[in-house]
Amino acid sequence: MSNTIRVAVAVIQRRDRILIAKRPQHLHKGGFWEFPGGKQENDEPISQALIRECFEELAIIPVKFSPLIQIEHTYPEKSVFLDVWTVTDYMGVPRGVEGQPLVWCPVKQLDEYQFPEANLAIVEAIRR
Ligand SMILES: Nc1nc2c([nH]c(=O)n2[C@H]2C[C@H](O)[C@@H](COP(=O)(O)OP(=O)(O)OP(=O)(O)O)O2)c(=O)[nH]1
Ligand SMILES: [Mg+2]
Repeated sequence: MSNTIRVAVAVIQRRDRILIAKRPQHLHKGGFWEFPGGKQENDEPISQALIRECFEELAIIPVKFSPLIQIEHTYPEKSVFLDVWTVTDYMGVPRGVEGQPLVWCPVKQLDEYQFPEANLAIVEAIRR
């Protein structure tokens, strides 16, 4: 699909908790919780997109990360290809640079938050 958006997504893990963020209301899927991340830029390696988005949104720099899962999903408005990475080490202290609320959510409690549809498979992958 030509107009599929490629997105780098960070599942940032500390012990049994995952860092989730609330998407700003004005964006696609605004108000839903998400794993931090964003669109890959032209000619940008996906790992670079992951690092850049973590820095832009959380002011941290991932240093240890590995691929978790890739998901293609079509919403009524657009199609996305989520390239999801587990981040197990990073420099800095995460903060919501864009004012977005952050929660360190225990893996067991991820169901209590409302995520975009495509994220169901991510939550399953985290639990495997
Ligand atoms: N970051 C993120 N995006 C997700 C998740 N699940 C999901 O369906 N998406 C979708 C929503 C958006 O359509 C797209 C990500 O785009 P984005 O709005 O975060 O991109 P960006 O950070 O580059 O934002 P911008 O520069 O365009 O404002 O992927 C998720 O867990 N995290
Ligand atoms: Mg984003």
